[in-house]
Order: sequence, then C-alpha cells, then structure tokens
Amino acid sequence: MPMIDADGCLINVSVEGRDGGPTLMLSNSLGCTLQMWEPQMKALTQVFRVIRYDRRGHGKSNVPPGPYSMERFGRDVLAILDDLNIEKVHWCGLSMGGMVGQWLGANAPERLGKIVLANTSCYYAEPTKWLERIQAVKAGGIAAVADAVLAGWLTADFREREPQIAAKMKSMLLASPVEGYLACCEALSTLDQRALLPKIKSPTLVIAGRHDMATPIAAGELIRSNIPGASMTIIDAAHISNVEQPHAFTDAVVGFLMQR
Ligand SMILES: O=C(O)CC1=CCC(=O)O1
Repeated sequence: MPMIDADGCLINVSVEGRDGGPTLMLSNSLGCTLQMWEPQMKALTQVFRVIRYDRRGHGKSNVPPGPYSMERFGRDVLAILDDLNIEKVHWCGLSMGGMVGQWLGANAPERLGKIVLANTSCYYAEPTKWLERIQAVKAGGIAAVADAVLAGWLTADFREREPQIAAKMKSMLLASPVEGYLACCEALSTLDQRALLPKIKSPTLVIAGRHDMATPIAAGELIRSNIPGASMTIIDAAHISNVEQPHAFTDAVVGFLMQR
C-alpha cells in the first residue's frame, strides 16, 4: 500500500483490481477506514481498477492538526491521482466521501468520470449536533458517542441479525484517531456545498438509505434535484448502506457506472 504525500500529510492508499480497466475511487465515511469497502471489493475489482484511501485523520493516514475542510479533502484526492499518474476516475463516496465527491465534481470536473454520492448531504440545517458531538468526544473520547453513532450507521434489525459485522464496525469507529475525528466533525459543522451542486456536470447517481437518519432521503433528494440530470436510488438500509445491503449497493454502483 503506498503512502502518498498530500501537502505534507501522508495518505494511506490502496490500488487493486483489474489492470487496464476503468478506475474507480472509493471514499470513506467519518470514523471509517478504507476497510469499510470490503463488502464491495470482490465484485468491484473484477471490473475496475479500484483505489481506496484513508482520509486524512483516519486509519493509517497521518493526523495533521485541524481545521480540515472539503477543499482540503478534495485536494488530497487530486494529490493521490497526480502521484499515481491517473487522469480521471469514477467516484463513489459515502457520507463524507460523498461530500468530497461534490467538491471534486464542481471544482475538478476534468478528473471525474461518473459520480456516485451515497448517504450524504450538501449541508446541515442543524450544525449544533456536530458541535455537541465535538464536546462529547472531547470530554469522553469516541467511546462516549460510539453506541449512538452505530445506531445511526446500521438499523437495529441488522445489528441483531449480524452482531459480528456490527461489532467490527464499532471497533473501526473506536480505533479512529480522536484528533482526526474531531477535525472532521469541525469540517462537517460548517458544511454548505449547496451552491456547488448545479456546477456538477458529470453523470451522477445519488444513493439514499430508507432508514438513514444521519443523511435522510430528503438530503439525498436535495442533492439529486440540484445536479443536472442526476438520478436517485433508495436502498433499504440506514447510513452505512454499503455494509447493511452490500449486494443492492454494489449492483446500484456497477449498474450505473457500466451503463452507456
Ligand atoms: O458518523 C455519523 O454519525 C454519520 C456521518 C455523517 C457524515 C459522515 O461521514 O458520517
């Protein structure tokens, strides 16, 4: 796995899959690492060269001091593509990964082919929930918010049916570097990318989760309706829909990316 320098921050990057196939870049959610895409990897690597990475502040990437921003995260992606000498990728980002996809779609359209924006938002009407989370994590660490966050990530039904997967997701969250997690929450507390959406000209699929309370269907619909020509698919899942409904998620992504 290469470590790629993005303006002094080493980013952990993984490149797998079909040599010579179209390239697909996957971008993680808050509190997750590139491992969150494991349920998709077998299918996606048969068709695509797949790039995954740990966003700064996450996983094995460096944790430089904040503040972070969507622009910073977007420029990290451009540094990865430049380093790998890759001109253009399809994009699939979930939650924060979808927010970075919006920034790139509007600000670096020549680097993106098709875009999948899953379980994401372009702004938060009530940013105080991020400020409250920051206070809770500063006081008690990520453990203080872990159960509530997991309840938003996966439905109660899924957590009961698949306790091992739920436990693995919780461990991933608990292993997040606290400083990186806080710096990302700060970036979310000021998120407003509404003005960027009409500038996105790439074919775009929005995926929303029927039970997603973190970025509800209405947040997906706001994105869909502001990106010219975008379509939307709803999956029977909470926030981390690629883990809760791996087949439906993979089918939606592959179907959209392979469609002529
Ligand atoms: O972790 C959460 O609570 C949900 C979330 C919002 C933005 C993101 O990346 O994850």
